[in-house]
Amino acid sequence: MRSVCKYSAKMAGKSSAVNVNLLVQPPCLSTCSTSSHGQFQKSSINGYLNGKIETKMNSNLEFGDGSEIVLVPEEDLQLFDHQVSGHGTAEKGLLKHKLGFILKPLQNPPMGTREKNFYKQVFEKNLEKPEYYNILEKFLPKFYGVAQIKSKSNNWNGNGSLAPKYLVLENIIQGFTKPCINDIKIGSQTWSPDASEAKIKQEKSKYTGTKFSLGICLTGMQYFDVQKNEKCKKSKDFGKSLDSTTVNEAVKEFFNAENSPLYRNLVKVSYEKLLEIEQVFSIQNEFKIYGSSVLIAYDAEYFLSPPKTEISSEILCNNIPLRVYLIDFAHVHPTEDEQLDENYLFGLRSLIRIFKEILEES
Ligand SMILES: O=P(O)(O)O[C@@H]1[C@@H](OP(=O)(O)O)[C@H](OP(=O)(O)O)[C@H](O)[C@H](OP(=O)(O)O)[C@H]1OP(=O)(O)O
Ligand SMILES: Nc1ncnc2c1ncn2[C@@H]1O[C@H](COP(=O)(O)OP(=O)(O)O)[C@@H](O)[C@H]1O
Repeated sequence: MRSVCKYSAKMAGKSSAVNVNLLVQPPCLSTCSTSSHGQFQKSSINGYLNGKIETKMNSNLEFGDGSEIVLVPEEDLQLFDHQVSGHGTAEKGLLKHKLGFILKPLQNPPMGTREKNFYKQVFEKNLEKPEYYNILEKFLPKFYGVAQIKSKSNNWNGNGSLAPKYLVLENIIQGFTKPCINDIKIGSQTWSPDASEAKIKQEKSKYTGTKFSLGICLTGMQYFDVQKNEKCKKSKDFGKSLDSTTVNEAVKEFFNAENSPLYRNLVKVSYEKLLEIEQVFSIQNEFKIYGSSVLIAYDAEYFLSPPKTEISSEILCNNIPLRVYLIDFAHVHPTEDEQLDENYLFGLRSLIRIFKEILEES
């Protein structure tokens, strides 16, 4: 029997207050899963690395329907210190809930509404949905609804609607001890069709070495250099300095290619996951997605406790501590011309080609 943990909170006071009661099973911390009594217990789903690295995230999570608001006490939150790109990377960026959820600030309409609606659409339980939603669901962080922070400083009892809202998402790097993260924005057009001239001009002026020739932008990455045993962070400026002659090396650097031949396993599995994502975009003509990223994350612990024996490709794919996810849906629009999302496909296929080229190097 699947257990569901009830995370509920009530807004104090006023009749206008929203009572919330979201049914979720919290994402597990480290290597645990819930037992049938809802208690955390040690999990048996670790990979082959002596049970040290969590390679899979909990797959049987429940989530709300996205229409409710969870009130989260401020003391349950801390800054999420593995945000490599995006808005407000300092104190206004992503937060991490003590149970493992990520809280991403909901942008003002229309961006925030578009992003929330896209998550709802993908995770909506609707039997009529096309098959490719099954793949999409696998590649998006799970969506648990919207949260507001209950704090002493916000005017909570007076007017809760003024408190900033957050999307509650699955943490893509959950369980990783040395998280390496690469945010790769997909598509030459990174702006919405209704963007202002100024926004278009500004977007066109950034990442010019890769955005137009390849349809990708490396907007930020962090990794552990396993030789030096130190964390390296690359800013947007690094991504902006790249072009088609240097971008492959940047990807290899992220995977510690100079330091260990094992990097090829990470590249291979990433490549296979990207091909799976491509299947969706070579079929779907429902929406067009601008300025969204592929987030590639792995645990550098992998290099420190490598597999002891040669393993099959399938076992490797299922057990390697590597995750490929799609994030950032502030610029998703319904397709009006019934055509494929060629802008997205162009960038995605360039990325796939880069991984293939790296794999084909001797
Ligand atoms: O420059 P801004 O103020 O337009 O900020 C950009 C954001 O635009 P917005 O503020 O939402 O209109 C922009 O957000 P959108 O993707 O347009 O939602 C990006 O965050 C962009 O960063 P990068 O291109 O990924 O490096 C942000 O660009 P950077 O200036 O941080 O490079
Ligand atoms: N679900 C998630 N789990 C872990 N990290 C995330 C998640 N979503 C976003 N991030 C981190 O936050 C960064 C910015 O996220 P993004 O959705 O692109 O925000 P923005 O809309 O501000 O551009 C990403 O580069 C990544 O480092």
